[in-house]
Amino acid sequence: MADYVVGLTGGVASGKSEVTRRFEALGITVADADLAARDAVAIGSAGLAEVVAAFGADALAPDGSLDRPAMRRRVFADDAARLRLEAIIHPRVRTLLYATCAAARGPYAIAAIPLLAEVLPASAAPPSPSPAAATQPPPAMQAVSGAAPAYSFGPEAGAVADAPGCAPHAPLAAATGTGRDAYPWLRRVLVVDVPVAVQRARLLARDGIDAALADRMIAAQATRAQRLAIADDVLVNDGPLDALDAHVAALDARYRGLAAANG
Ligand SMILES: CC(C)(COP(=O)(O)OP(=O)(O)OC[C@H]1O[C@@H](n2cnc3c(N)ncnc32)[C@H](O)[C@@H]1O)[C@@H](O)C(=O)NCCC(=O)NCCS
Ligand SMILES: Nc1ncnc2c1ncn2[C@@H]1O[C@H](COP(=O)(O)OP(=O)(O)OP(=O)(O)O)[C@@H](O)[C@H]1O
Repeated sequence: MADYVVGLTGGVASGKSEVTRRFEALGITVADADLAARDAVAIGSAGLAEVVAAFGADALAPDGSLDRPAMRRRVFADDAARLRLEAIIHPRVRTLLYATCAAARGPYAIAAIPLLAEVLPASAAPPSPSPAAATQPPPAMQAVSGAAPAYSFGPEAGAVADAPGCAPHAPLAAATGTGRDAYPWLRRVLVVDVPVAVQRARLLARDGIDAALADRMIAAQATRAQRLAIADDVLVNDGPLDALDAHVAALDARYRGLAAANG
């Protein structure tokens, strides 16, 4: 196991992939939940068979793969369908992410998890043995530069090591519950943060979907405030893309130091 794993989250189209690509370029292993979610329903998988059992054969494209655009339209128009799909995919994603981080070499690893701040309604949530997220301390942000920093860092290494909810070697079996609770092995959370209007514009431009679907996707996710509430570090990604390299380099240096001190 990479001894130090940072969870990275952010709203849809906030720029998580742009950020993780830059960490990867610095030699850091990134376990990506969106990719794991694809693996979980690959052709021939038990996950895809469960999806067909739950949603019918018209969930499939002509080549037998999951019809992703159709499923996107379907689950973001129907909360019950979305929860049903998540119930099939999320446990598999957690297992795949843990395996990737367990195999990672390097000073630390990143697990990119879009829904890390999402907490299911109690009626839909599996039982959770750990109140970790509820007892997380507030993030106590500390700006590192300027009046409007592009990123801010949380507490220093000593304070981080013993923070409630940081249990890097907790058994995978303990990983139930939802949201941050489901990932007790994350040592720290980095939030990629942008205003909703920026998110929406990027989502429309990248995916070519209609505005109503974009709005439903954003509405189905945690709010910006809910994400910031679980953040140890925040990278504000509302500037130009070429500003990201320096921000990621600063965070990478920070995480290498924290991993060396706390690994
Ligand atoms: C609905 C699906 C088939 C659409 O696939 P598509 O290729 O169009 O989108 P992709 O998987 O690349 O997701 C794009 C983004 O949508 C958002 N998103 C995806 N699923 C969800 C969800 N259940 N709730 C809220 N937002 C979501 C995330 O920000 C994600 O990064 C797919 O997103 C899916 O299987 N979702 C359920 C699994 C899931 O929750 N994945 C998110 C990470 S575990
Ligand atoms: N700082 C930026 N300036 C301009 N465009 C950006 C910036 N950051 C990201 N983008 C663009 O916005 C779009 C969304 O970014 P990206 O795909 O990285 O988001 P994401 O959070 O990974 O999305 P998803 O939630 O769908 O997985 C992409 O087209 C990306 O190139």
